[in-house]
Amino acid sequence: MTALLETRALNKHFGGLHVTNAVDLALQPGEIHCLIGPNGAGKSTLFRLVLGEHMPSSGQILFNGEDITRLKSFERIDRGMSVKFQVPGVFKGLSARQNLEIALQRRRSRAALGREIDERLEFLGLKDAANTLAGALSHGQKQWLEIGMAIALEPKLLLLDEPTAGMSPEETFATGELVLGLNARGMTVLAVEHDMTFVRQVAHKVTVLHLGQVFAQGSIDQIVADERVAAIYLGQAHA
Ligand SMILES: Nc1ncnc2c1ncn2[C@@H]1O[C@H](COP(=O)(O)OP(=O)(O)OP(=O)(O)O)[C@@H](O)[C@H]1O
Repeated sequence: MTALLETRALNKHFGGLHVTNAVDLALQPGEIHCLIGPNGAGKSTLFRLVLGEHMPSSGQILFNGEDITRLKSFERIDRGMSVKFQVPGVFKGLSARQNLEIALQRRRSRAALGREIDERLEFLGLKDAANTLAGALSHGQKQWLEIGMAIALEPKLLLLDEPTAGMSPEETFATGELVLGLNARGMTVLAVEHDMTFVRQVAHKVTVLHLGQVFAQGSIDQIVADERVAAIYLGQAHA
């Protein structure tokens, strides 16, 4: 099967700093893949390379078999990538419903829009908060609305940058359920995440980055049992 996303010998240097080092990564269609690693391992940089926010020093990125290494971010989005960053991208002065309306309106006829938004609010766990201003939503609800905006164009691949940062255990669990729900609808997910409870809940496959390189790869059970992985996390608060 053709991988949905593949990086081949991907390298990124910032001056003398080799931040992404010969990274080979492959995500099969329908996979939830979590990217973990200690602070400074190069997770965000790899994410930005995939998105086209950084250009690699060398190597290739393929999406659905197409070489997208030199494409701009918007061209990658056109091909079916979407991203939810940690920084809020919702319109705070508009309600949850209005935010989704903006994200969806280009895709739907007027008549179908209301029904679609109701369905999405329900799916996102925001039914009771439909008319609440986005700025007044709880932290978790804001993040779910962000995910709702990111999936408006029905991407093939959703990139999530630490989706559970700052969340309570209950919110983290609900976010995991949401991601599993998206995956059940056919979406492939790549998530940078520190929270191992979340990783255990959702990940089909885990890649550990360390010093810019793929350090280990496997199921969550294989990763947790790997003493080398435990060793690189020693001294890190979020191990
Ligand atoms: N634009 C840049 N210019 C120079 N160095 C950079 C740049 N972006 C990242 N780095 C360096 O690259 C290394 C990896 O950073 P990166 O943010 O990718 O790690 P990370 O694994 O996402 O870390 P964290 O878990 O703390 O977010 C760090 O040493 C960082 O200082």
